Amino acid sequence: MIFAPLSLQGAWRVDPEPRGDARGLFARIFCAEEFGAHGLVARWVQMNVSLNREAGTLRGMHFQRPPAADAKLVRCTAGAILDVLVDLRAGSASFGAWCAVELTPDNRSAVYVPQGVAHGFQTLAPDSEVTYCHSAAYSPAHEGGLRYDDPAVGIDWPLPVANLSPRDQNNPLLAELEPITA
Ligand SMILES: Cc1cn([C@H]2C[C@H](O)[C@@H](COP(=O)(O)OP(=O)(O)O[C@H]3O[C@@H](C)C(=O)[C@@H](O)[C@H]3O)O2)c(=O)[nH]c1=O
Repeated sequence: MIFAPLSLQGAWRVDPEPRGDARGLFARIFCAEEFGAHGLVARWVQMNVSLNREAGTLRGMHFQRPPAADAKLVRCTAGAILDVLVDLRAGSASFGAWCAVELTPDNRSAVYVPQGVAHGFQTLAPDSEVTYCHSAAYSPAHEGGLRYDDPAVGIDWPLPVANLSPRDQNNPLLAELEPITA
């Protein structure tokens, strides 16, 4: 696998190194030893999938607070998404900054989201399916959200925003959030 650091410290793009043959290809998409060697969480306790019918659908920006803070490993298994991260870690040099990676079934890339970083995505095609692993169990008591359109963050969403959940319409702004401490 190829690990490429993203602009937010501790966030990575993880690409497979496919081996092709007459049947198609084979590639490793997770390896506890390689993730551990890069200092990444290598133990997943939950795996989720979401299907999004329309292009432009936006889910985010979501995170969990300690002691349920979770790292995520995100892949797009149908359609296409722009996967987006916002740094919410107290004292981080990139606090409040965002970065994004386009994920598709064809590029087979994954995004590693570290603890303390909010995550969301917008679908770029209809019927986009997102599959992701979590390092901590879902804990509604520790869930947090950040407004997808906070001007102080300035995420450049590529399509008109569609299908926001009621929760995501009402998430707080960065200035209203308590930064996340480990
Ligand atoms: C995330 C989650 C939700 N749920 C429930 C709560 C609710 O009734 C229903 C849908 O939940 P939500 O509206 O929060 O789903 P969604 O907006 O897709 O939330 C997800 O968004 C992306 C961007 C992430 O990063 C994920 O961690 C997660 O927060 O499923 C679970 O039972 N387990 C879970 O792990």
